[in-house]
Amino acid sequence: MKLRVLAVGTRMPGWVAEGVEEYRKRMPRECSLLIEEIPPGPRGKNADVARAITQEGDRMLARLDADLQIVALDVQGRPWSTPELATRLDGWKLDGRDVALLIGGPDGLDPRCLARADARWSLSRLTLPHPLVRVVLAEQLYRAWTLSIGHPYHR
Ligand SMILES: C[S@@+](CC[C@H](N)C(=O)[O-])C[C@H]1O[C@@H](n2cnc3c(N)ncnc32)[C@H](O)[C@@H]1O
Repeated sequence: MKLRVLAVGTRMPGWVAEGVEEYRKRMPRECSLLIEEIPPGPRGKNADVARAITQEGDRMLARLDADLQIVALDVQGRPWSTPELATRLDGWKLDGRDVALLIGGPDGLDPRCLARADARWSLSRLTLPHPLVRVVLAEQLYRAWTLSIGHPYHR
């Protein structure tokens, strides 16, 4: 099973790339974590934000194969505790399909991506910057895996 993080944004600052890599490399082969960057739509003076979100959505949807479990990272979603995430991780492993975890860009996820998701997960009631969401997500997936195997990292 692969955990595919589909995240809008390229050229992340070094601390983001290093933070994600720190946890990505700790994941086992049978539960590998992949980061797939989605180029952002054009923004700037006179840019049409709705159009940028639609372009990002088109790019994200093009990567969502039919045989996937899809989780949208969404402030308005359901909060999952780390033990709940570990239970879900066990369920995903049993199911065997790859899991896509969707992170929107500065203006959020395209509504079509939210509609495709099997679950919406809120990390907190705070709106977090999307680069930071990558790091928190990677750490929580690693933490959930350590919990599911009884590794002392989680205590
Ligand atoms: C800067 S936020 C976008 C804010 C936008 N107003 C919205 O409501 O989605 C960028 C992305 O980070 C993720 N995100 C930010 N805060 C989050 C949170 N507390 N829980 C889950 N995902 C979050 C979401 O995927 C969001 O699309």
